[in-house]
Amino acid sequence: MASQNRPQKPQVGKNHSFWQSWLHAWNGLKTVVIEERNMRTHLVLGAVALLVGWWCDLSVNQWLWLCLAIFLVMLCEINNTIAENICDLITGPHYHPLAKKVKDIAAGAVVFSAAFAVLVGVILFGPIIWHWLMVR
Ligand SMILES: Nc1ncnc2c1ncn2[C@@H]1O[C@H](COP(=O)(O)OP(=O)(O)OP(=O)(O)O)[C@@H](O)[C@H]1O
Repeated sequence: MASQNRPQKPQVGKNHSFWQSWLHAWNGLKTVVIEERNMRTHLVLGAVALLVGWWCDLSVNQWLWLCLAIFLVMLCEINNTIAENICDLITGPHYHPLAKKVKDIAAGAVVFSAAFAVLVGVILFGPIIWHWLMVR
């Protein structure tokens, strides 16, 4: 019983099982969603794009492009969060030109992937929505 009252030692070593690795990875994803407003925005926009895709009855290939675009934006946002946290860990509250460089480049990657997503959205949905507007 005494061992139950002992405070848990924070883990710094390797994971002992696949389940433990998965749990930490899941916690990491939850952290990005909870802490990053931009990630929540990407999630909402991604869900809207999926709904519009369903409404437009996309082909398998079109679904693949749409999913690629959504996943790329989220992947870049996750990497952006990693870069921000590593910079904050190293610099603390202090300004450092390299931290600025890293954070700005990581943010640039998000914008780049978002531009790809917009392009995919225009190519996939543009003609369908245009046709829908014309026949009404
Ligand atoms: N330690 C630092 N040294 C230099 N510049 C910094 C530092 N911390 C932040 N910045 C600058 O402030 C910007 C915002 O940094 P912050 O870590 O607050 O990101 P954020 O507001 O979460 O950004 P995003 O909207 O990309 O998620 C960075 O892109 C960078 O230009």
